Amino acid sequence: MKHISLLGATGSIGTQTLDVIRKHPEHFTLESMSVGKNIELALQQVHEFIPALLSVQTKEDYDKLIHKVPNKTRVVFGTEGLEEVATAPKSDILVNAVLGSVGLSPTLAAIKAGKTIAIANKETLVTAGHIVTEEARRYNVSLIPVDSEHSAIFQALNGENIKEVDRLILTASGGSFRERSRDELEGVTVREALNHPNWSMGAKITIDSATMMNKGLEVIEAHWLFNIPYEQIDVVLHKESIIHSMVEYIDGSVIAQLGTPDMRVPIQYALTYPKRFESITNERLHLWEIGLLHFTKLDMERFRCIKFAYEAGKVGGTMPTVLNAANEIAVACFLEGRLSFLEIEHVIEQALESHTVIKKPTLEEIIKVDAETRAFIHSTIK
Ligand SMILES: NC(=O)C1=CN([C@@H]2O[C@H](COP(=O)(O)OP(=O)(O)OC[C@H]3O[C@@H](n4cnc5c(N)ncnc54)[C@H](OP(=O)(O)O)[C@@H]3O)[C@@H](O)[C@H]2O)C=CC1
Ligand SMILES: CC(=O)[C@@H](O)[C@H](O)COP(=O)(O)O
Ligand SMILES: [Mn+2]
Repeated sequence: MKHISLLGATGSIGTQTLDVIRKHPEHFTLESMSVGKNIELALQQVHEFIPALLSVQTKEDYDKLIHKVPNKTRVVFGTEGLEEVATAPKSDILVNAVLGSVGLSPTLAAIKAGKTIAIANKETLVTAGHIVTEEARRYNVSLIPVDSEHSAIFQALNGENIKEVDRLILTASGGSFRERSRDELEGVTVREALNHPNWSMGAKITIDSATMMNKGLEVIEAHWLFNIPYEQIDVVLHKESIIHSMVEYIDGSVIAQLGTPDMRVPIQYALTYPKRFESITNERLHLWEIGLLHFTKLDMERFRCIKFAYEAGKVGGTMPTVLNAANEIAVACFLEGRLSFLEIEHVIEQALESHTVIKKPTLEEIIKVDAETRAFIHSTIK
């Protein structure tokens, strides 16, 4: 029986992780979980799974539910609450499915506690990839990818020699506006942007997908997870999201992982690795029903966020921290109707251009740059 800690239980990845736990009660049990603001769903989840520990976002949220949780569930809150959930003594594996760089401190706490981490929370790897991966090496902790592209690469690397890898090839759907020219992006609505062609996901990642910042963040995520230089990471547009990513080896062989677009598959693989269990979904890939798979060269002038991400990744230091923090705030403002779609990339570009990079930042420096960048974006939007 694996005891699971879950950060972000009420989100898209969080609820799908609970589906996987539900499917295999003889193998998995929920030990601890965190939520943000969705107290109603959190209460349903704790009454179903009775975890030993629940963390909510604030003291106010704590007051709202403390008298409604089962006796066996202890309730905590805030950043320390996230860290407690991530390091719950009985847990074997942490699923980090929280949104944004708030996931950094519990990730580092879990590493120090020696927990295996199934990582969906890409912002943590983007903002502080060098620290997270150095700490993981120091404490001999495995970071198992959940993100569909990285899970695909992880599977395509299985049993191979990393030194024989020529390129990682990430596939990109192109997002909600893939059929539109740059001029046609003027005035697009939040509702249109939230309409992803292939995946049902949380709001922030769906917007990231539309700007293609998601793929940019994933390039940086791949760099850190697989220790591969940016020059050897490519992106190809693949509108069906059936090939989840590929690895090309020095002999020209390309190994791809395919499947229907369902995040419960990579989530489950991260929990069962190196084994495979029967899937929660009965849906199988019938290629004859799909017929054609399409691939298109990426245009970095059409999707400028991906260019920013490559540049920030190559400069390194605090540049990816700025990229991530600027993007988190810009997307939140777009979702609130305070910024237009094209302004997202504009304010990110301004933040990157005005930043003086710190080459090998400490954790404290990363936290400071993250906060300063958020304030910078807010000040430009006012
Ligand atoms: N959705 C997907 O298919 C995929 C997602 N990912 C990555 O996984 C992560 C989660 O994405 P997704 O599930 O879509 O996001 P959602 O927005 O659906 O869920 C986010 C979760 O984090 C919680 N949360 C948000 N902010 C805070 C905070 N400040 N403090 C504590 N908890 C917080 C939310 O709580 P609440 O709702 O209660 O407020 C919710 O449980 C992201 O990093 C994303 O890039 C990667 C690949 C695919
Ligand atoms: C499901 C998943 O992993 C997402 O990151 C997905 O890949 C988004 O799709 P695109 O960014 O390719 O549109
Ligand atoms: Mn992905």
